[in-house]
Amino acid sequence: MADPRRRGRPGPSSGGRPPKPRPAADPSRLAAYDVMTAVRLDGAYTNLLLPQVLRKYGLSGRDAGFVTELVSGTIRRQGTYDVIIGACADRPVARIEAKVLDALRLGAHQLLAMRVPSHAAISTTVDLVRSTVGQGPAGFTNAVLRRVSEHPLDEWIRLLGPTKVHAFAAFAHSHPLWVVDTLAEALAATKPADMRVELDALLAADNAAPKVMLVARPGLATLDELIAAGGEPTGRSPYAVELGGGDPSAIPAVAEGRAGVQDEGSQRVALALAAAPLDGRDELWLDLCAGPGGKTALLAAVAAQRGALVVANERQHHRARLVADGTRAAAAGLAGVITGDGTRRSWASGSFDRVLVDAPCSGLGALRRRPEARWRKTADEVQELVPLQQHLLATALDSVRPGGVVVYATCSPVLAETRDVVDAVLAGRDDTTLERTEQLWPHRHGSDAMYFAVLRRAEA
Ligand SMILES: C[S@@+](CC[C@H](N)C(=O)[O-])C[C@H]1O[C@@H](n2cnc3c(N)ncnc32)[C@H](O)[C@@H]1O
Repeated sequence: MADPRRRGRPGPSSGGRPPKPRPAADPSRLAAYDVMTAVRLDGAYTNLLLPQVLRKYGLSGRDAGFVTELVSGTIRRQGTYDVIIGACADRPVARIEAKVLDALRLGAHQLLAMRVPSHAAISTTVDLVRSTVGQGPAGFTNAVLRRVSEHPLDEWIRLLGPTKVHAFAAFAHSHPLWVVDTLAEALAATKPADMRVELDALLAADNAAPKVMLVARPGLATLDELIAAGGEPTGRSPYAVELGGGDPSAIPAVAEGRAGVQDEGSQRVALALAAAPLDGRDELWLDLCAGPGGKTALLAAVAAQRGALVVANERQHHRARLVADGTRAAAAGLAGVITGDGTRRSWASGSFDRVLVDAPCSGLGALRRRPEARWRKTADEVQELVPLQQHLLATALDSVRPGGVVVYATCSPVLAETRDVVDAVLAGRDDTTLERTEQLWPHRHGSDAMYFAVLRRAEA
């Protein structure tokens, strides 16, 4: 197929013959548009839907890469684009038909953030709207995108940016204002040298597609094996490599479950549990919220090397099945997978030597992975999870033996579900000490913004 970036308007029709019918929109834009529609109407997840849509349109290689960037980038940055589109249209964005707005956002992303020549970005979007919505909206689209193309992105941001710091950051980096406020509060707690610079860097990191990270599960795969398959060691985790490109599942170690795709932050959480010093028995570990099982697989590989075993618990059946499947290569370190509510122990108090609580959370530390997530979450949802997080941590502490270690983790830096959960649970018990906490950040550590706290139950 022709490179979609180069596709422009068809040439003028020849002689006195009637004009040729305009070609339908090109498959790349149609594929991106399909994903946008399903994300808006059906609550679809971009990452899950994209592979299906790419298959439907027969797109692969560079075309698939183009569509992935077009749709993911557009959804991430739609907050910024809507303000610009509103400034270029003859009506407020809220009064633009949703189907047309989707196409305008796709056009704006090509004009302002991808290297698509303006004429191609505009004409292909106009074709898209003509073929999917109609002639009138196509004219409107043409007029709006011509105005959008008058300035580069940084100039639009300067022209339209509000004066208040967080409102400006929300517009410039396309995040809801409440998310900016919440992330800024968490960042401020780490006392950055220059808050404004750090906030900018954090929000910008949320808009960059994350690199694919692999883990070489110890005893099952080696770093060298993954380096030979094209991985670059990151130097931050002993088991991590970064994959420049290609399909990770085509790497034999990944296909066999001896290695896996896993963010470095997640690797560090699992390794923090395994690395905490322990006096006495060290035989049985618990992963209380295990699905889909990435950390269980790493823990089971480490446990097997030490003659210990991991029990994985997960409330949802289908996610418990994913744990069982994802740990097949590390079975020597796995005692079993339980499907159960982690707040209702089915084991005796003090059964385990180490316990991981990778709690269900807002996921605000992993926004770069899920393009639509920032637009779907609400501040209320964050608060609603707090009682469950506290309950799970309390169960974990009851499940660990005196002297044993609990790691409480979230893929969120939000204080309400990190520091405040730990503080609240510690305030209610006199048998636990907090040994250390760590907050990772995409702009500082290149990982998701994982938080973890290492707690120890006092010796009896
Ligand atoms: C952040 S995810 C865990 C990710 C996992 N540790 C990994 O690395 O692949 C949280 C998990 O907790 C599960 N969960 C939610 N409520 C739970 C509960 N009450 N008991 C046990 N698991 C629960 C969710 O279904 C979800 O799979």
